[in-house]
Amino acid sequence: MTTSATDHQPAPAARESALIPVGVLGARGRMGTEVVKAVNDAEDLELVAMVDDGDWLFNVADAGAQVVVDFTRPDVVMDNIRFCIDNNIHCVVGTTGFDEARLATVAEWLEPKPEVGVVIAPNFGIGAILLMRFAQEAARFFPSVEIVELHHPDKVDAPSGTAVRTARLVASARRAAGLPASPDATTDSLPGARGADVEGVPVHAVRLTGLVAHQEVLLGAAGESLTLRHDSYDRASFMPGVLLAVREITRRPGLTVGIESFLGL
Ligand SMILES: NC(=O)C1=CN([C@@H]2O[C@H](COP(=O)(O)OP(=O)(O)OC[C@H]3O[C@@H](n4cnc5c(N)ncnc54)[C@H](OP(=O)(O)O)[C@@H]3O)[C@@H](O)[C@H]2O)C=CC1
Ligand SMILES: O=C(O)C1=N[C@H](C(=O)O)C[C@H](O)C1
Repeated sequence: MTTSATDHQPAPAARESALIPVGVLGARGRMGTEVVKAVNDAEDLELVAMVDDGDWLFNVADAGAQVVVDFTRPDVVMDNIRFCIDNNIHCVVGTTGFDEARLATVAEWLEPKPEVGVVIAPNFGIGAILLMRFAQEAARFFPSVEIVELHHPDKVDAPSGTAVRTARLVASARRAAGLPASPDATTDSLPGARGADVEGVPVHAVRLTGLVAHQEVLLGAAGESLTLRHDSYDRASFMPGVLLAVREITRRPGLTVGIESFLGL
């Protein structure tokens, strides 16, 4: 096909050098503030809109955002994603609170928009992603497994999205290996003492001043245990993953869960 001057297509060189216009939702929050800094520092990205609670969501569309990064709250994130999809804006979502039903809803919204990409990742930290992968690998070798997640006390959801995803991945690996339930003789306990049950994996949530985001997966077998631990000491730890997702999502239409595939995992 030939092109003419009236096609309004940028020349290939211009297209390659164009900055990706990015909007940030939750821009005044703990993660949003860090994302704003990271986008401003990235040479190939341009921050075009910052939206927080009470701001006009249409700002991101009016500003021409090609990608929106959402670090808001589980109770508002679905409306934000719907808005972005309707306005043909790709979404990088770090906000937690996604179960299978929510993921299915987002996939349904994307059906009439085959060019739009949404990535929903419970954790953008490379170490945390590797921990999930290692836990999944180790799961079939150990009869017992429990997860402990530890976070700052301002976190509104428990257990963390990362812990829930880790538990599901571990549970799936155990099922595939034909493992029975972890042994547990408890018949008498205070409510909550054995943690939340996520597909048979106990998940314990600690909230402690001074912490940021931490997780341990404890695996036990006769006479030995394996402890996998990851620590995010600073929210800067999430930024390489967030920036990778912003760059990748422009060429990854549809719904992606987790950034493992962007990392070649
Ligand atoms: N995937 C990952 O790697 C990570 C995910 N997270 C997740 O990200 C989310 C945010 O965490 P964090 O930054 O610590 O939380 P914060 O509470 O610090 O930030 C959320 C921000 O979003 C604002 N907000 C609320 N409603 C809206 C709305 N409708 N539109 C735009 N902004 C809104 C909040 O305002 P107000 O305070 O007034 O409500 C607040 O400023 C959580 O779900 C958390 O679990 C966190 C770290 C890493
Ligand atoms: O709220 C947080 O801080 C975090 N939330 C995410 C989660 O719930 O897994 C990711 C990380 O643990 C930090």
